Amino acid sequence: MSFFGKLKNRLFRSSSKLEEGLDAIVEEGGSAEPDAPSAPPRPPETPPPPPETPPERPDEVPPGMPDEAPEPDLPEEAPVPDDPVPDLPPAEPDPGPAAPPPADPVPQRPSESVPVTPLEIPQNDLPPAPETPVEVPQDDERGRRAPGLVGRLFGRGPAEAPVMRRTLDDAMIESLEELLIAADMGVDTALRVTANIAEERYGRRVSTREIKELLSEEIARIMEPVAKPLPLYPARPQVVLVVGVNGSGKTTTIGKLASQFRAAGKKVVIAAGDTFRAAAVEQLQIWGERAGVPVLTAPEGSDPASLAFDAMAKAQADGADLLMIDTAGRLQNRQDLMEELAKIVRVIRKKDPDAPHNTLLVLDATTGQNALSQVETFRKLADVSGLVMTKLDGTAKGGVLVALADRFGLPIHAIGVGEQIDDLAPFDPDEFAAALTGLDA
Ligand SMILES: Nc1nc2c(ncn2[C@@H]2O[C@H](COP(=O)(O)OP(=O)(O)OP(=O)(O)O)[C@@H](O)[C@H]2O)c(=O)[nH]1
Repeated sequence: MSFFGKLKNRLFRSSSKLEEGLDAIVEEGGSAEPDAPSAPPRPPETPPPPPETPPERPDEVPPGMPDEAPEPDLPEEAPVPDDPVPDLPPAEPDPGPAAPPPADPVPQRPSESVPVTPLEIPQNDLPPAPETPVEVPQDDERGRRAPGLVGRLFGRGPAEAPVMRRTLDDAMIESLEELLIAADMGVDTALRVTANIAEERYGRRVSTREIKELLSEEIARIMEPVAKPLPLYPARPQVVLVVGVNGSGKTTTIGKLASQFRAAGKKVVIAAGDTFRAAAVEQLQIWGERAGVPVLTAPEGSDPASLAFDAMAKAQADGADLLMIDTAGRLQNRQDLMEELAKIVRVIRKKDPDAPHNTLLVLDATTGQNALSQVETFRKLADVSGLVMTKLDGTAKGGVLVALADRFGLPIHAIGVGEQIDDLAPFDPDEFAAALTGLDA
């Protein structure tokens, strides 16, 4: 199955939620019409007013981070300071010559981009081309596949499904806003997207299919600028620091990326930097075996920075193309984590002043709006250069990716839609928008 097929199947919770919501909105105030082009635009009776009172923000970023089970091997938690400690990595890129300029966090010009080969769909996943022409089913006005022969025999032909259309008025705009907010798009993004859809169409009668297409276009437009593959640099090894809260999918993402890089002919080394959790190290070793990539470990409880230094030395000695460093995600003790990440960066810079070349923040889509506060927090802890969003297959909260793109503009390098080694793909805004809105690509 193609990756889009997988994405669409697996994003069903988000898309069906949006799809059903859109159907309901159009049906609620609309009426069935023969399948004809929508009525010509008529001038608005009143200009489209901005919403008088913006809807409440029920799903805005909740305070704090997700509850994480306290880890028994952790020391008593210290209070979390609001301000970073002085010796921490700056939120903004260093002004030094080796550091990336503020406008563009990329330290050097990438020599190539990852997903062209390593993250692309394997060709043998694609269905074989048909030898004889086949009848291609067309989508109906509601974005559903037209029935085949059997469907028509049972009287489910498109002619019998009248197209519902509804006038795009204030009430419909408000319902759309609420639907998008409920789909975790965030209040600001939902209001902007809806306003853009309503612009120039206010007062027109629109079908569900048209609304879906408009929504999909708007979402793709927001996502386009952030859809950037992981850049590759001439540096050897290119150091990729992977950060994120416990359970967000760091280990799995490292394993998937390592496997894809290796398949693309790159020599990869992994460092198991979460030395405080034996289980995390074991998981990474399993992924290393699957990917055929060496995993450097250190005794439980040892200094992650020292492991990172050793891993850097080994990767350099081995002529590795990539060194991927896993890190701990204990946000319960933010101060310790901050210092730990800062120390890792300090020591690897002794070997390469430009390292790390990428700092990937791995986010779990199922946390919904909480992902926004995780980005804010990790940007204070580390110089985050890009995002990977995991678990898009298990959530109705895929809309949060739109909010993230809209608010932070950080590159989204890849998305995870499953636990298998090939369930990671470059982020494609059009595919994502179509899958989210329930359209067929
Ligand atoms: N459904 C689904 N599950 C995923 C995806 N990515 C990771 N997971 C699962 O999420 C769980 C946590 O993933 P890990 O990779 O161990 O997360 P981590 O951030 O390394 O967690 P710690 O080791 O606790 O720091 C595992 O059960 C993974 O199989 C994904 O894209 N889809």
